[in-house]
Amino acid sequence: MGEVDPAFIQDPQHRPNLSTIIQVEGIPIIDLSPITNHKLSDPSSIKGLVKEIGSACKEWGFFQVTNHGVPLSLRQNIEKASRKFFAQSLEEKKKVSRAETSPSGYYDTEHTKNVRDWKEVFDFQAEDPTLVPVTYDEHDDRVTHWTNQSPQYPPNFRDIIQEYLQEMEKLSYKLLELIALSLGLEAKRFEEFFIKDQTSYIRLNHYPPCPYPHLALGVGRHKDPGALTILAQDEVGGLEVKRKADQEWVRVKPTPDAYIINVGDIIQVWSNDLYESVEHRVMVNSEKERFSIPFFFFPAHYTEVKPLEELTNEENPSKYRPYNWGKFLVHRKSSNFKKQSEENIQIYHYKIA
Ligand SMILES: O=C(O)CCC(=O)C(=O)O
Ligand SMILES: [Fe+2]
Repeated sequence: MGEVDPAFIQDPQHRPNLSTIIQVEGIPIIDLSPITNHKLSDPSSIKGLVKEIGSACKEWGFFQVTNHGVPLSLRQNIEKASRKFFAQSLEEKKKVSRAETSPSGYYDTEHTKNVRDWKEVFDFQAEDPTLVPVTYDEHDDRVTHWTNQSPQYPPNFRDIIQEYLQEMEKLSYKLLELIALSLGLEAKRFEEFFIKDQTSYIRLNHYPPCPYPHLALGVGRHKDPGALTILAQDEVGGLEVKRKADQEWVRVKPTPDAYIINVGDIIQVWSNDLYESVEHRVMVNSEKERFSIPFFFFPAHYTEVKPLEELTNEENPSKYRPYNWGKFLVHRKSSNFKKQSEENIQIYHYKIA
């Protein structure tokens, strides 16, 4: 075994503590049957559910959902396709490599907070093409588009992903309705930001076994920048969430066929900090490989993200300056691409002191 590449080594304070893994049941598990069995138009039947969602968003920023309505067969299809794709040679995978001008496709050198992640990914945009700004320069109005790559193998890869994507979108809209109701807003309050030109994407993650699980991470600590993330993790486990109550890292126990949902930075801003986007990271394992599939629900690039008028007033003024989502996204993507000297863009850069 050779020396570990220093690019993967976390600073001592961010290294995982392998001796005290806190695996908790604590992350709320929420049964979505009230909305998968009924129409969401009857708010009285879902009052309890809305309350549960609200408490989970406030106390954890993370929860799991069951009876979510996503057919298990579609999840199994995409999981199988993902395994087949990553089992190919590096040379094959690199035929669909991501490029700086169109960051969909295969990629194995992502950095989070300037440390390389022990993983490989395949990204696929929900809209093809996805409209985005050319640069993050605020004076540059040019718009370009990102397009997806289609690997030759496994067969029907694109169809399998697209079928699954439709289910992720459906579930995202339902969850956003519940979140809106939990904030005392109209159920469809957030829909307008996504219905046209959303910039959402799905990511296939593969975390190979890692001989240095005490030094490296599958994904370094971070917060998700979008509105919502819907994550399918396999039975290996490794996702850790920073518990709001005491700032301890706790492991999210895999629950078969459940999805892990987390509130992203955009909901934090819309809700003017009522709901916070919570830090999380992924530990690697010296024996087992792990697969996961997050879906990142992102609005149209021209969305101006700012605290909602309904949730701000004189006593509770806006805590953020408005920012343009597309510019934020493009800035983020550029910094994932390579190690940089400065920290990448974060919502606290827009915080009103
Ligand atoms: O693989 C996981 O469990 C989570 C991955 C993640 O947090 C991300 O890709 O943003
Ligand atoms: Fe994440």
